[in-house]
Amino acid sequence: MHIPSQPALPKVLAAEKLSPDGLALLRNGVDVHEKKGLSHEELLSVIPEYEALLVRSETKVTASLLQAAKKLKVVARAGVGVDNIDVEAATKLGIVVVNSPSGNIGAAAEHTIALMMSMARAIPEACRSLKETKWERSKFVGVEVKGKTLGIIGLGKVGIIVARSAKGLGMNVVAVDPYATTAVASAASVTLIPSLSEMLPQVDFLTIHTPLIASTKGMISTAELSQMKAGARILNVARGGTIDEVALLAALESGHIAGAAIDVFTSEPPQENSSAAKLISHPKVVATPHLGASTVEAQENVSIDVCEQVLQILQGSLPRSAVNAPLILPEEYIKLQPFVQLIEKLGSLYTQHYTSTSGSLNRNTFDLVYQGEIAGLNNTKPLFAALIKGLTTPISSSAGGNVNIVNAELIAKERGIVVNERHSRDPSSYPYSSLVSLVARPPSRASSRAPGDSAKDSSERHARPQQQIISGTCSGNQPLITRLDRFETSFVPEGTLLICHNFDSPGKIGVVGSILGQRGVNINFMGVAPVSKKLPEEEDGENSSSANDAGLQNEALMILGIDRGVDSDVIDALVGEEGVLSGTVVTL
Ligand SMILES: NC(=O)c1ccc[n+]([C@@H]2O[C@H](COP(=O)([O-])OP(=O)(O)OC[C@H]3O[C@@H](n4cnc5c(N)ncnc54)[C@H](O)[C@@H]3O)[C@@H](O)[C@H]2O)c1
Ligand SMILES: O=C(O)[C@H](O)COP(=O)(O)O
Repeated sequence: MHIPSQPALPKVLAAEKLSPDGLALLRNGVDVHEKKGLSHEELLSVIPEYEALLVRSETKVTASLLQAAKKLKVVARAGVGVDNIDVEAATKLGIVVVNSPSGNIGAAAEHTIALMMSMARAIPEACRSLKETKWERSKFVGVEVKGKTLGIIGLGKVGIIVARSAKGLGMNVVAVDPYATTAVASAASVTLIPSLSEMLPQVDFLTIHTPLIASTKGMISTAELSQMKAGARILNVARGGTIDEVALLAALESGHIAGAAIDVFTSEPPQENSSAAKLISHPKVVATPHLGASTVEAQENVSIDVCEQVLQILQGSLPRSAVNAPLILPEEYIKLQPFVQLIEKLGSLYTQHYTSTSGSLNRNTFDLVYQGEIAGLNNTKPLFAALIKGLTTPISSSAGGNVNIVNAELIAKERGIVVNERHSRDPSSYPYSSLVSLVARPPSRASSRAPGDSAKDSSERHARPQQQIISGTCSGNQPLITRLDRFETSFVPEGTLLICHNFDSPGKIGVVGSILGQRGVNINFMGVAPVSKKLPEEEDGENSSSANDAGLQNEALMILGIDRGVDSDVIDALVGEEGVLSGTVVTL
């Protein structure tokens, strides 16, 4: 007995330690491989087989790793910071990067408070001394935090929790964050200070909660440390590199800064003799090995958060926290989904019907016109991406297959495709509630002429460019093409279609049917499309041709669903018949 083989499950590589709660979700339908501690070379060799990569902060997801990945759809960061991922390279390759923006913020804030208290009361040193069987009570006299001023740089998700906790400990809290609002700050009883140089002299404790970006790299260095009160203390549970480690070492040595509590370093794990290693071994420093997010609860949160998103992406939906994709709400996406399919078909039909197999589009400037209800949509990014995917897939094995909401704009730019999206609320979509039209603009006369090619004859100069337009709608969730070129039609864009342009005279159907029959091609369905009474772009004038034009009245399209692709000799045979003007085969 022949047992049909099961389709292979998508493979996910968990390259770091992730809580099993999320991985269990994935195991339902995905082949999960847990391989921790792989070297970069080992990662390079295994990555081509994976559709998703799960990491924390240790794995360096470089451009070369992403390029080596042949099937990768998503890199999921089980945490907040994505500075270990080359997001730009991922975007270019159409790989979605997701993270868990708030799964570990409580843990990071609690760790900050724990470090602050440990530093204030010298708890790690006292503990070590005691374990060495010493009883050194007078050596470990600490300071209280109550009544002291805490300065926060970065009043974001972690910063605000730290602020509230510090208020609970009786501290005065001030903060610098150029993007925070006074409403958010005052709700947490925090005073926003306009600049760092105004805040630094006021604080007894300083804590950093910004990402590591150009404006925050080395933002606390010698000059800033010297503006702080003598005896102030400093914390970093955000990112190594926001504090200049060499400058901090010097300030600790001089005694100007009384102590530091550091969870994150410029090199992790710190290289021998590096500034990070020197800080860690300094007696005035309380240090932890990037443990801010290391609680059972936070690890469960981030693991579940990103694993759910990986599943969503592998199932073709949009994730909730994509770092490099425009945000779109799930309910909005459900509404858009049929139109995403329709517009991809419009693009693919356009390229196959109008463009030769030259590998490029004959026209590259398009109007994408939304009419009726669909015109009310604000976020049409997925529709734009679907169009670029549809237009490019038939002419490029590499580009089209990878086009998605993440890289569509980039790919359009690279291929010189310009799309003007137009929303029209007029009732001209009637009888459809929503109508989408793809109109290719003819090249401008100047640009269509080759350099030095000035001697066009007058008939060519006055020839009107051919109308290139395809319209469609969704009936329920089913895409439907309602217009192709000058012809009014109604067919489902699916399977292999033969599109014949002919004079609308008796006998044409029989002729086409018998030529296909002779070659063993079965016809699944057939429809005749007459010339339309009104064309959506007529008002533009320039590229319009109307049904009133003499000679067009008796032309029609014949659209046949066939059970296989046909060679060019079949098209030649059809066009050789009287009254058949042209034929194209498209696969949708
Ligand atoms: N140690 C850990 O394990 C751990 C855990 C979680 C988060 N983190 C890190 O903590 C940091 C904060 O995380 P978050 O979730 O609160 O991020 P967030 O994006 O919510 O907040 C960052 C804040 O920094 C502010 N900011 C940006 N540039 C600034 C500047 N030049 N000066 C002042 N403020 C500036 C932003 O306006 C924002 O409010 C990140 O670097 C994150 O990676 C570390
Ligand atoms: O950015 C983060 O989420 C934290 O730095 C935590 O990193 P981790 O997941 O490697 O602990």
